[in-house]
Amino acid sequence: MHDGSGRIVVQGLTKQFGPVAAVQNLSFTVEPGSVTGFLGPNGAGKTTTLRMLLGLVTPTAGTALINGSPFDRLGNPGRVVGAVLEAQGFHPKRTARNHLRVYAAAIGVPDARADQVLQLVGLGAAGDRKAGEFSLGMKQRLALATALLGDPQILVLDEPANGLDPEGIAWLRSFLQSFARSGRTVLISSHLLAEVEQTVDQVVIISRGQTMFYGPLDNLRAQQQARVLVQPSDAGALVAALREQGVAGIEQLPDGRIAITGVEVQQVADVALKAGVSIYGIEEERADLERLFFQLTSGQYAGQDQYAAQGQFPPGQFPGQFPPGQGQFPGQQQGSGYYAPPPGYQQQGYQQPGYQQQPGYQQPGYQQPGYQQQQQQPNPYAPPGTGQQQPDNPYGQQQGGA
Ligand SMILES: Nc1ncnc2c1ncn2[C@@H]1O[C@H](COP(=O)(O)OP(=O)(O)OP(=O)(O)O)[C@@H](O)[C@H]1O
Repeated sequence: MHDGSGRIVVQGLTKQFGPVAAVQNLSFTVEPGSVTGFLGPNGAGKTTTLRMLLGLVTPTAGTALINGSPFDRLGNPGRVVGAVLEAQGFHPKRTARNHLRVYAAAIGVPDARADQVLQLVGLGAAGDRKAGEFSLGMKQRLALATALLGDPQILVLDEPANGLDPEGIAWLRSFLQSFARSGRTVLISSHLLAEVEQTVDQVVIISRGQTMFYGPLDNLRAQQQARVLVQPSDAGALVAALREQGVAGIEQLPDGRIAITGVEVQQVADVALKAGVSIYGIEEERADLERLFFQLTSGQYAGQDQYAAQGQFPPGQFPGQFPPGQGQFPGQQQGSGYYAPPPGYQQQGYQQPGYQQQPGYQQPGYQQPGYQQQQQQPNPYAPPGTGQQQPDNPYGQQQGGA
């Protein structure tokens, strides 16, 4: 049986598929009352981890526990954890309501629950429509409705925003936050930080099956180091003068400017003035969260040697559990009180090749093919006359807003 805590505890989780190390020594805890984002680029090992959590894949090593138990020892798991790994697999000819009734019977909940969960996910008016006619976003909602049938304490959703239009994403955000605020647990995966940034409280960022950061999103935000970008008349002289003052973290940019971290604009200007160096331009630049996320995960497709050479984290250095409430990077000294950016963050600069081209970064999930089509049709699940979808939300008051 389980302890009813609503906690997910992953400890030393590892999965090897032949030569592929899909997940390597992953450890994190998801607490009730929060939404945790499980983030990483394609192929990072997110789905494999969730599949191990849900008893669909056997770990090579380590444990993944829900309420203190492996999934297969939860008793009636549908009543404890609602999960969506893929918004597929609906019988195309079956109506949404009948689909839900089949699953309701399987986990022992009354038929009437089907209509309740349809309302919850904003599909109240689409219960008689066949699932095969649903758009991608509607399928996501139907999959979520299925996960909610057992009124679970924990939700585990793999890429739930995939296929949702902006309104749908805003609704999902509100729904998941309300669900969590009611004391329940939410774990959602995404390959785009921007897509879930406003939804999650805590993040687990993985790359190549390894933890790169684990902790509150606010702690990750606090890692965003500002740099001063300066265009001097004599770069060499300014760099020498800065070094004399003990300033480290100096980088020459390809455009001729110098980037300096850990200093104020005024400090750089004063040093330049003293050294007799003219300044043609100076500004403070703050790295955004998405760039930091990209920095953390950009080793994904590098070869092993190159990866290590870039000062990223070689396998096995992740120290395991972090103290509650503290976000840390693997390899970081605990208790130092100083949360440094990961090795390589400053040195690699902001000019990562491929950064601009990162697929989907600028318009995460908003250009799904199904979205355009759906816009041309009347909204099948809006209350009459409003044109707006207002599903019931029993978990809180935050409806439909963003
Ligand atoms: N059944 C399997 N057999 C062999 N390799 C697998 C299997 N499942 C996953 N992998 C490999 O494990 C690695 C992690 O895959 P996984 O699907 O867990 O990543 P992901 O982070 O969910 O990616 P995406 O965002 O693209 O869904 C990949 O290299 C993948 O090819």
